[in-house]
Amino acid sequence: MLQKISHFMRQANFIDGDWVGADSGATIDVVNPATGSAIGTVPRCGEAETRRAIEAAKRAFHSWKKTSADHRAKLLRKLHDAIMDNQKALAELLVLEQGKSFAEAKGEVGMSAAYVLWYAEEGRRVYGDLVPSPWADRRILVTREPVGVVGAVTPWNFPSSMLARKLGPALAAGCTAVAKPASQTPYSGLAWGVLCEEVGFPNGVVNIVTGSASEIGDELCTNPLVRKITFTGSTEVGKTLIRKTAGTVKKVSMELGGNAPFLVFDDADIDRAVEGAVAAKYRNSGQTCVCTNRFFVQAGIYDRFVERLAAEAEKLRVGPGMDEGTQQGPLIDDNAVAKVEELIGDATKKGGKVVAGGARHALGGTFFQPTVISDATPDMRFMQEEIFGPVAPVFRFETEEEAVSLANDTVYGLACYFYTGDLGRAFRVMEGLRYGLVGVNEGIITTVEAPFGGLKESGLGKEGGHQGIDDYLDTKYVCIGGLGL
Ligand SMILES: NC(=O)c1ccc[n+]([C@@H]2O[C@H](COP(=O)([O-])OP(=O)(O)OC[C@H]3O[C@@H](n4cnc5c(N)ncnc54)[C@H](O)[C@@H]3O)[C@@H](O)[C@H]2O)c1
Ligand SMILES: O=C[C@H](O)CS(=O)(=O)O
Repeated sequence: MLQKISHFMRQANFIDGDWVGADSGATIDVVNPATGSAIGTVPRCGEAETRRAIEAAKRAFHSWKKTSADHRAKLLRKLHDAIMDNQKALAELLVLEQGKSFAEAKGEVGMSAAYVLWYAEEGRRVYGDLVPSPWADRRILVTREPVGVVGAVTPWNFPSSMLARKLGPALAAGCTAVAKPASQTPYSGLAWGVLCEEVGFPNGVVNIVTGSASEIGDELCTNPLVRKITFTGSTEVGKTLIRKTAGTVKKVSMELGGNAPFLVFDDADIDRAVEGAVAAKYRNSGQTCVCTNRFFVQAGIYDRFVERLAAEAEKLRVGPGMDEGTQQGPLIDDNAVAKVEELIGDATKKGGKVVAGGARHALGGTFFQPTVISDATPDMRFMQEEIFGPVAPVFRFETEEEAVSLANDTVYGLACYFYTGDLGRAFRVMEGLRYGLVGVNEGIITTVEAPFGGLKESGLGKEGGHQGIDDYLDTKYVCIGGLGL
């Protein structure tokens, strides 16, 4: 049945099948980034509530892990259908708390459903092995079993699909979960509690808690009942969580920060490169982990590319996410705007030229003009710092070797893109770039069928693809004797 946004906007936490407040009664305000006005509150839960959620997940795990993969797949397919039936309301809720355009929000909700459907089926293909035994009287089995209770922590920029990428494989594998959404965008996460409850997941299988990130995070990372932490967010916080899980040797999956290079060679199709550049830079107003952070353009095509990119950036429609035709919503908060302004200031001090945008938008608040900066140089902060905003610094290069070296000169290794018409160059560059995701003549490459995840300080593990369920499974070797064979 179609529901309205109010049906999903829960100002409570979902623990063991109940909707509850914080023990203290404390709450956190949730703000609409397009207007700065409060849209509601959520409980400010902490250690005690999180412990109860973990204990509920542990209780539920004992029976959930014994369900068949087919049974779990049936429930996940119902969840997929419920998400798609309510795509409009869920997208409206996402726009309200995160600010992105309605079109992008609908796309994110659709991607969330796609992850659920993908893992509904992947869960039925968790095969083991019957290994040829070296002993005539024994048989060797290798089985794969759900790891147990999973702690999931997600970011504000994709509050629905980042949770889907975790709950989908976790539930399909037979795990149970305690999820903490970002405080800026809690409602899209809590909506998963509404959906799972209505679809019929048993109490305790999915728990959603909001509140003190450090208190909730510490309990998730140190409670021995939690056997895996899956995190999407900044590299800095990811490192903190890895350190805190060491005490109980938990499995960890880390989807962390990025610093994506976008290389354009002289032999590229410039129309295709500009189209890909706009998509890879300005999606979610530049607030995605795979957004281009550094454009490297070969000297022969540099001026034309800069001119074309600037013209396209200036055409982008900036406005509130629900307004017809909006392509660029607000940045998430004032800190994000201040960071963007700092980086632009650093660049212009070092010789960069603002050729499009460069300032706060006339709409005020946290709206910012889509920006292009030419004459970028490696001494600028863009080179090493994730912008996470609608700013496109364009660096010039002469040779292929120089471009690959510049592109790899970062601690990050999540996504990269390059445009060329030369097949040999495509293979040389693809093999030379140290990144987990590579777009060749494409600027948008994320899909549920492919493994998403970074190298180096961009993370550990993969989400999506057939690989994405592996991190929720333990492998068990069984040697069977006494069979009288
Ligand atoms: N690799 C990916 O798939 C991916 C996807 C989206 C975002 N990101 C990255 O996330 C960052 C932006 O998101 P963000 O600002 O929400 O990141 P963040 O690291 O500040 O927060 C992410 C989540 O961690 C929580 N958190 C913060 N401190 C914590 C602590 N001490 N213990 C436990 N939890 C804690 C936050 O409340 C939030 O829920 C960017 O760096 C972006 O590149 C990566
Ligand atoms: O911000 C990071 C997300 O993973 C982006 S995507 O929608 O998965 O490409």
